[in-house]
Amino acid sequence: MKQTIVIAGMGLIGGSLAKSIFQSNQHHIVGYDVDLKTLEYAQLNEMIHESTTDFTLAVQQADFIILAAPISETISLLHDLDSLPLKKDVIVTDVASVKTSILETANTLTNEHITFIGGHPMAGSHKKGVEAAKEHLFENAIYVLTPSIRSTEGKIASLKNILKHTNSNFVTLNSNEHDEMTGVISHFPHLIASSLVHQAKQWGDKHTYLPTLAAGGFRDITRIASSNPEMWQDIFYHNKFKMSKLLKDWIIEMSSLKELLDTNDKESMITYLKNAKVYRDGLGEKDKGAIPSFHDLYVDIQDQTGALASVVQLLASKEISIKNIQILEIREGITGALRLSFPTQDLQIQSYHLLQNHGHEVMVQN
Ligand SMILES: NC(=O)C1=CN([C@@H]2O[C@H](COP(=O)(O)OP(=O)(O)OC[C@H]3O[C@@H](n4cnc5c(N)ncnc54)[C@H](O)[C@@H]3O)[C@@H](O)[C@H]2O)C=CC1
Ligand SMILES: O=C(O)C(=O)Cc1ccc(O)cc1
Repeated sequence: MKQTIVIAGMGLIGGSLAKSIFQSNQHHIVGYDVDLKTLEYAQLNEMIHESTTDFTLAVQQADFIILAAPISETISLLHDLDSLPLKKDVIVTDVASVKTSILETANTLTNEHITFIGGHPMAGSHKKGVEAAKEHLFENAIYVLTPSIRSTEGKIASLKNILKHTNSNFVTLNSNEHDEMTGVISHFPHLIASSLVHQAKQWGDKHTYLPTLAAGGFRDITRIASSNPEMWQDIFYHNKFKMSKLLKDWIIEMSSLKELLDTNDKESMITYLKNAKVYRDGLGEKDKGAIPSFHDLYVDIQDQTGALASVVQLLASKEISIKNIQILEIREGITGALRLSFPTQDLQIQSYHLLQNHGHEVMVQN
């Protein structure tokens, strides 16, 4: 018999998980949401087998429950679950971007039927809602698992067996290290991106032509400021202590940068920029630590019909599999770049020569 998975919160993340699990045809998926239109959309688009707005009813038949609501709502749902008369054992997971407050709640649950294992798929979008859900959203992404005091190896393996349909790469962390790292590489950059946009907006009052000048660099660094404000407020709130510490350190660093500028300290400024470049360039270098790696190539392309297709076709003709493709920046008539990620260094090198021999400008990361 198929196992039943209840997904509570059928928005961008819940919907994307539903799509990737649904296509495996191995599980029965029940969608739960407070928004009826969301459930209608999910059912109409074959993302779930059943839908309900009754949480108590939904969870009675569940083998797995994936809580994919906003963080504060996820905590309420965990409390609700604890007091429900569950009839069988259930593995409960979540997708929240901050883990400490979730794990603190999960570790206080007393309902013996519940085993909680925290989860965080590290991929997303600036969009929200079920309409933005994508089957392949988590492919090749890191999927962090944060076990609770009740988690066992066996239960973690069962959960991975459900989540394997996302084709993501699992990494296990404790909630504190998760929140510290995501604070640095996801949450805090978001705050800074929004502040840069505010700065530009203020200067835009003086120079009305300023938005037209906003070039690739500004667009790259502020892209994430276009994301869902309610979600990011919730993330900042739940990770506020780590965010506040990062902001304190940042202010100190900005003061020393101001000093470098004001004193015309050329050598120190070059060293500062160089050190940042070396670390940033090395971020593509993988096979270090727990995070699985890919091997990247950058290919210059013109913004013309077929440029992307010709690169992909060339690689496909040699049966070279690409793990990921990202279009970095294209403006009309100007060269843009494709980032191609390969699963092995051999394929990366083979592709490098193939593309170069066919006249493409190719660059290897670092
Ligand atoms: N958006 C992103 O890029 C990522 C988000 N996350 C996490 O995923 C979670 C969901 O985010 P999104 O899917 O982006 O948001 P979303 O706004 O697209 O979807 C949230 C869904 O939850 C529903 N909902 C709200 N309260 C509910 C409740 N009490 N019970 C049931 N459903 C409820 C909403 O109606 C909506 O359909 C958040 O906890 C977020 O931290 C994790 C990784 C990436
Ligand atoms: O900030 C980012 O890196 C994103 O672009 C998408 C994202 C948003 C929230 C998450 O919890 C994980 C990934």
